[in-house]
Amino acid sequence: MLTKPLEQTYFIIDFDSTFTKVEALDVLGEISLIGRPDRDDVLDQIRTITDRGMAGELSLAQSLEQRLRLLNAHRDHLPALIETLMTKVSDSFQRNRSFLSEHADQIYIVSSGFKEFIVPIVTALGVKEDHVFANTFEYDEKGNIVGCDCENPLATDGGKVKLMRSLQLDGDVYVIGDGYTDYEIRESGLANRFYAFTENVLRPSVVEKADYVSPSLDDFLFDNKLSRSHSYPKSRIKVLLLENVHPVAVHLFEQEGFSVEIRKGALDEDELIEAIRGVHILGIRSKTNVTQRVLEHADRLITIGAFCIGTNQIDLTACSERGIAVFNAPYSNTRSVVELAIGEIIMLIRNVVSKSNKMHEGVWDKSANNSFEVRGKKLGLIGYGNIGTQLSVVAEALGMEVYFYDVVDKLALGNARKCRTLEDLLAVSDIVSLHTDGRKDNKNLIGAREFGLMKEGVIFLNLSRGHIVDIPALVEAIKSGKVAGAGIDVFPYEPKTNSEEFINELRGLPNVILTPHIGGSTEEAQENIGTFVPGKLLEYINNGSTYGSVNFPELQLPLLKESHRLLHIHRNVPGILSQLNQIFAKHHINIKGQYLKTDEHIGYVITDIAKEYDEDVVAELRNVENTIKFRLLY
Ligand SMILES: NC(=O)c1ccc[n+]([C@@H]2O[C@H](COP(=O)([O-])OP(=O)(O)OC[C@H]3O[C@@H](n4cnc5c(N)ncnc54)[C@H](O)[C@@H]3O)[C@@H](O)[C@H]2O)c1
Ligand SMILES: O=C(O)CC[C@@H](O)C(=O)O
Repeated sequence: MLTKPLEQTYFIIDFDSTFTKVEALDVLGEISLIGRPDRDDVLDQIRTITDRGMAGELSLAQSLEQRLRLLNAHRDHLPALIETLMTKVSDSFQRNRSFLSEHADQIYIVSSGFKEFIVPIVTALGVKEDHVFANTFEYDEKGNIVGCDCENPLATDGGKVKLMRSLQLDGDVYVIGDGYTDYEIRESGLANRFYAFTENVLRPSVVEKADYVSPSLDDFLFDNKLSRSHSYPKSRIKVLLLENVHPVAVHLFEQEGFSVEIRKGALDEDELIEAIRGVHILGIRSKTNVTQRVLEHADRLITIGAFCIGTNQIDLTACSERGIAVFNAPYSNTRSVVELAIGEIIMLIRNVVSKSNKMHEGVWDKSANNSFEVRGKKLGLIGYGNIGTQLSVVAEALGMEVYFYDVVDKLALGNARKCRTLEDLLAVSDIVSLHTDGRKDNKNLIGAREFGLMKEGVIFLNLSRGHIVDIPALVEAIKSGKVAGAGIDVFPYEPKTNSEEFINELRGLPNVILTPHIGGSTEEAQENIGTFVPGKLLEYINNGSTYGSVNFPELQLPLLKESHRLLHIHRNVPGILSQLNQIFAKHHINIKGQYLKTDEHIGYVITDIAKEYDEDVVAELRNVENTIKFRLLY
């Protein structure tokens, strides 16, 4: 928080690696040394000198003089330098250009860089030209850069301190920069606070001296309650990704500026309770159970991404009650499951697994006994959703007759035939493949009775969820010969990590393909999921859209433009919308757009309002009875 009124507070901002992402003289070297065979070596030398200067190991005069000599630059290189620097303005400065222009009277750029390139960049973002204090180049008669104006205090050691002394600013002075010379202003007593700016570079020796660390300008503005583009600094949004989620997801969150923690395996309940504190976004796959107890400790959780299809591992009702929106990837891995199912059906009906195992033992068993084509065989699909329907189409293309049973009345694709009951399907199928969702009611959907109703020598596949099949009953059916071959990818208990042993009664049985829940584990599917789920989570975090959520009323919202967006999640009881609108009316707030969607349990109201608003409104909205969660987007 500011300690003096805003008009009496001055912001002293460094240029290189703070206002811009780069050191300008390094970039100038990349331009001026083009064509030189030793370019990379010289650039390395320049960077080393820059770093040593920044860390306080070299005097400024030494650092400037050594770098300018190595640069071999010319006046004609400057337009290209400015053009490049224009694209290298730090992201958080770009985002908060309105802060720079609105408070131009209080903002000063103090740099030991050069005005020739600093002025065009910073004035383009609203800083006043006469508030830029920096060096100027000296040229020879041919326009070569040969040095700098030595009379300028900023070309000398302790130059920033001398310059600040001459400015005689009357008020509080906050310095934002990444280098030791920025800290020196604070050390000299000419600044009240030094903020080490670490968005582009983190120098431990500087951070150690800082009063505060600002990972971005958003953080600085947030901490001082100043006008800003984001309601909450992105670097403070914590993402926890479990179960080896694809690296593309990590990259997408990091690119957004979030702090990401990754863990390879799943966590058990107690471990997750420990890890979930302070986390805003949780990413899991099928093996992490997000229970009511876990959610009770999730003090900051806004949203959960299931980087898979199934969401049965998440207590969705408890999530809704806490205003936590859950998203999954309903389509990204469906094709991979279908391809594995088709492959397994062919392998099993040809008895390939047993034959292959024997070959490894040296047994040559060439015979056609119990080997069949899939063409003309009856494939029975239990569950005709995204996977069931795709499998239906591909299986028909191989000449199979497809039958399906679903609890919901589904349209048959191609020539597939709908069965009225599960029993009808079991009686007719040569191959039974399970593709229902993992709802609790489906526990042991297939047990001894159902195996009893299947044809002798049936092929059985489960690539859906482990608890849907009674494993002892399946073992018995395999041993008795009722099931001639089985492909099982999912199990009631699955190891949490690759180092845990897989223990199951199905091990060692003949003509059984066991796979470690990899139906959806292809490079393509995982990359698709790794892109799709963060897309949904970011839309929700940044824009409030819930389209595709599995537990929230779905709303696809327009982009936020020139407004603030208020997101109000409440228990679905009568009268909430009217209470919210009464608060807006009381404070004369101009509503630019409003959206409401409810489901059985919760209501979700989005209100876009004009940027100027009375802060009391937020407190009043939060206090409306039955409010579950409230967020404000800038
Ligand atoms: N092995 C893997 O790696 C892997 C990969 C992706 C999906 N899955 C699992 O595959 C299953 C199917 O996925 P999907 O995307 O097709 O799901 P989906 O939700 O699109 O389809 C499931 C279908 O099952 C039906 N259903 C539910 N209970 C039923 C019952 N008792 N009897 C008959 N029909 C029933 C539903 O009405 C729905 O049509 C899910 O359990 C999913 O978690 C596994
Ligand atoms: O990758 C996983 O852990 C689960 C894959 C699959 O079962 C799903 O639900 O999409």
